[in-house]
Amino acid sequence: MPKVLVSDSIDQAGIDILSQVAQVDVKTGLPAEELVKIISEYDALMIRSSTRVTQEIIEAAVQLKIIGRAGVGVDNVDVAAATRAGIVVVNSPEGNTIAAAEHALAMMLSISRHIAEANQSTKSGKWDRKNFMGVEVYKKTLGIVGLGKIGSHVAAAAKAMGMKLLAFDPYISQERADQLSCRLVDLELLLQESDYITLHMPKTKETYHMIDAKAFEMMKPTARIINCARGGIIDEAALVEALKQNQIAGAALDVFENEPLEADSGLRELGQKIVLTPHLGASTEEAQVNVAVDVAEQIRDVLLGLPARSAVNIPGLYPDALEKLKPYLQLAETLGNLVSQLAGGRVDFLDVRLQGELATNNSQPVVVASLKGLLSQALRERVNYVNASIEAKERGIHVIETRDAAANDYTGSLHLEAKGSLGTHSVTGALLGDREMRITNIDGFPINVPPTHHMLFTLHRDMPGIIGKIGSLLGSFNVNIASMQVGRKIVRGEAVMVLSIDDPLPEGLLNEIMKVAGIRDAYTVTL
Ligand SMILES: NC(=O)c1ccc[n+]([C@@H]2O[C@H](COP(=O)([O-])OP(=O)(O)OC[C@H]3O[C@@H](n4cnc5c(N)ncnc54)[C@H](O)[C@@H]3O)[C@@H](O)[C@H]2O)c1
Ligand SMILES: O=C(O)[C@H](O)COP(=O)(O)O
Repeated sequence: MPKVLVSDSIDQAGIDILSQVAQVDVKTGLPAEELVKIISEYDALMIRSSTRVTQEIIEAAVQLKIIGRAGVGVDNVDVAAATRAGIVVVNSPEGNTIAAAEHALAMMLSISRHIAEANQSTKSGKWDRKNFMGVEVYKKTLGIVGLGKIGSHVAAAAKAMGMKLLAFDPYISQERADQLSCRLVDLELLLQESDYITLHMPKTKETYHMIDAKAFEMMKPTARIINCARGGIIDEAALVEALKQNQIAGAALDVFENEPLEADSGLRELGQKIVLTPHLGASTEEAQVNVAVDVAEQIRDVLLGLPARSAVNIPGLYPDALEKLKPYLQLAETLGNLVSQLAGGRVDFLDVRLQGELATNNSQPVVVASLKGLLSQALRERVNYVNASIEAKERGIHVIETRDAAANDYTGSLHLEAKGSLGTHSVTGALLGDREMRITNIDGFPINVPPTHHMLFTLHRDMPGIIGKIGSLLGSFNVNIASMQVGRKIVRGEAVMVLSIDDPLPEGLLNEIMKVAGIRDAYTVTL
């Protein structure tokens, strides 16, 4: 019988499902050293957000086939290491949506009416009606940052409470915002006009510290901010200052940059101006049953040799088909991710061209993988092989699929062209041998480079000296170049330069590159 380790507290409904097919050991609160020692015995691991599944644990997990996250965020799992080890990672993208949205609404009302402090005061024997004067949310403006699943539910409920709605989400269509009665605006306007600001986007390199001292300066002194998304989106030190200086009126936080929140955090010292809860967004009976059942069913299926329906890293295909397509799926995800970073904003059309052997086989999953890659900048772990097409449709992305079976230089290749709010970009890729990925064209310029973690692309005039200038500029910022290639169509015309660099580009360097004479555009991407 297979063995499943449940290392965080999971609803019994999930344990019951697993017990039908496996021996289930529930061991919560294990120190990391202990987990590393015992994980080799297990075929499956079921967790929430408390267990950190590191590369060390994955390397020790020699039998592990699946990691099930009973919830949405897999930021506590080294998904790349799991993928390399062939371990399926599944989650429950929607099981706790309502719980998290209702928690945000509860936090908004709580900070408006001082529920938490008034409760504490009354329970301590007082009858203080003077110190807890509140404000109404009716007719106030709510700014929603991130209009996805949770943001949309918050919008519908807030509308019913008579609030005016603003939204900022660079990846959402006007059509979707209109459906939700939200006025789509830029972040600055949202910060300036909102009485309440609620955050519902993932933590990404774009959203990390998105709400910082500058953002607080733009807000009304009566503004209140709610974060039930992820710690790190708000700069906590800046928030403490903004509340101390009465730059804004209040905050309600469920998530923190470091969890558990440090005992001496300044956030604990702000009295009535702040409401804090210990990451309780998903903690409802209903959500915990939903996520436990959703994930336990997937673990059961994978242990029985069936596909998982919400795999974060591997599509829901039967093993034989999967084995053949896997390298192309990785290629498609990488190209999708790359073209979305080149596009740099909302994408309205994605043209997927399948060439060579990809055009003849059942390559629908390759289209889905391209969409998964495209949406991964916006949705992170929320997007998977099951929901990528639906998410794309909901976001108003029109997908055009074309097939050309005629062979070119490669057995199979994939071309993606993204048309969006900031222009059109295209990438082509192929496999060298059976597995090695190559980017073979960028924006119409032929190249031949493997995708790497950090890359820099420039579009420039093909003229003497320009490559040297870029090289020296990177050197002066201590950026190490691993490889470099130039592609051009005609001599002394336009050209692209593709550099693989060892580290992310330091802040400000992209601006310096743009200033070099002859450079028309420059992009930095992380794959
Ligand atoms: N507190 C909790 O216990 C709890 C529970 C569930 C989910 N969450 C968190 O809530 C957040 C939202 O979850 P969801 O299920 O609604 O996700 P979702 O993927 O459905 O929606 C996220 C939205 O954020 C948008 N977005 C991405 N980058 C953005 C940016 N730079 N600026 C503005 N918007 C951006 C996306 O386009 C998308 O519409 C996630 O961070 C998730 O981890 C927290
Ligand atoms: O990502 C999630 O699903 C939420 O943050 C909930 O986390 P939890 O399962 O640890 O409550």
